[in-house]
Amino acid sequence: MSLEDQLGVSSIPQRYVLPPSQRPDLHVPISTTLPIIDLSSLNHHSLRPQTIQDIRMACKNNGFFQVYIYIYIYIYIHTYYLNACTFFFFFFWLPARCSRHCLDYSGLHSRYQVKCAHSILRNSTTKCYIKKTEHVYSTWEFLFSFDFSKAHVTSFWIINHGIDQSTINDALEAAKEFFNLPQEEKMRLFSDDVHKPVRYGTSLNQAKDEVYCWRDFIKQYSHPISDWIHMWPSNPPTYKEKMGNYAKAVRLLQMQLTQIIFESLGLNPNYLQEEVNEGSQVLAVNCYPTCPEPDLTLGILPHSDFGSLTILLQTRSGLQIKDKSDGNWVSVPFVEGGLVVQLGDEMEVLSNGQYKSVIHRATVNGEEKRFSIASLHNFGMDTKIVPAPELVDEKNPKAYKEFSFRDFLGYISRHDVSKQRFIDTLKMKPFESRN
Ligand SMILES: O=C(O)CCC(=O)C(=O)O
Ligand SMILES: [Fe+2]
Repeated sequence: MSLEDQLGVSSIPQRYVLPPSQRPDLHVPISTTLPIIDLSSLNHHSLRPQTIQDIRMACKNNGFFQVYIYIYIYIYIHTYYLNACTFFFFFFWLPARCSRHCLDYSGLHSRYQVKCAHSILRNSTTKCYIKKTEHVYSTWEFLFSFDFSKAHVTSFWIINHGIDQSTINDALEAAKEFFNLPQEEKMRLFSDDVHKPVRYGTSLNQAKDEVYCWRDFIKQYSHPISDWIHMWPSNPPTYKEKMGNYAKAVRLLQMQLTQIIFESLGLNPNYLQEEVNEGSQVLAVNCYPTCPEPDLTLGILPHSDFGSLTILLQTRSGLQIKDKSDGNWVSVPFVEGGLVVQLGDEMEVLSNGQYKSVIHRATVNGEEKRFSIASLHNFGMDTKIVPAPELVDEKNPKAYKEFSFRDFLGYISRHDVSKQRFIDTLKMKPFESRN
């Protein structure tokens, strides 16, 4: 059975109705403190340490951040032409204008612009990073209409950074086409065996869930891609190519992010290099159909992802995360072109609890189908993950038992993960860690 069977119903079947204590609040506040990390600044010698520090704070506080595709505008300015007008523009006018256009990120954004302004004033040749969101276009338009002759802009060019928008669009299109197929076609890939490398299903774990989630999904192993791609859907005919291109691109991004996160922990960026290279990747392609009673059910129940990192692409808002400071849910704002990065259980264990995996859930809505593609990255199937010895000492004793991806699969095939998270079974009691 899948959610397609429920299309057109005016109330949700009892099987999907959550007990009142687990029902979502669809009006929780939108997070205004979600860090935005500019990955392009990693390549900038003077900005790199600050970016690593920003990632460290993001991981410590939330286990969660968003990365954006940036447009770089390189502006050449002859410093001797900098005058009061340019100073006013970079320090006051631009930050103020950005704040007005981007309410959720106002603080970050103006700080960010000020940082740009600083480096422009310091160097005669510099980069100005502009976020590619709706408000940026207006900022950008402004940059064009600004009389640069006063600042002697001699040249600029634009480069897209990160995963190409067309790769992202293609992957989402392939997902939509797959879920639009006749039910019999999709059911060929149906399985409730969590060990199957490619499987179509509904809810979280159909065989175990007492209450079903309002979600259909296809999960597919994706790395090394040549080992698995022949098992992916052959229909729609372009699925393998489009989803495959996205899988490869997102994996490269994950490798870069993993290195940065290790560095932010004070570890060598190449820590566990072999395990990272040989690690597995699972794409969870999710479809949340429109729901007549979204306040009674959830697309995915609260959980943390098992792996090291998850990179999430989504077509509209719906993701909520639990704020660790007060235990309240907050809604993750949707930004076109943005990718959400979440830390998983493996990273919590590896960091010996310095970083925590993020608890999240997906809500559904009555207006429009929502799609998401979660790229879940794990170390190898049988690689035993332990807290990094460098992060264990007298003051911070080993806090987790070792485990592997295979151990996790064994756990979810036997347990309802909404009742107890796998990571909670790994936490060591103080006397255990002394042994
Ligand atoms: O669709 C979402 O927003 C979340 C998906 C998710 O958490 C998952 O696939 O593990
Ligand atoms: Fe998840």
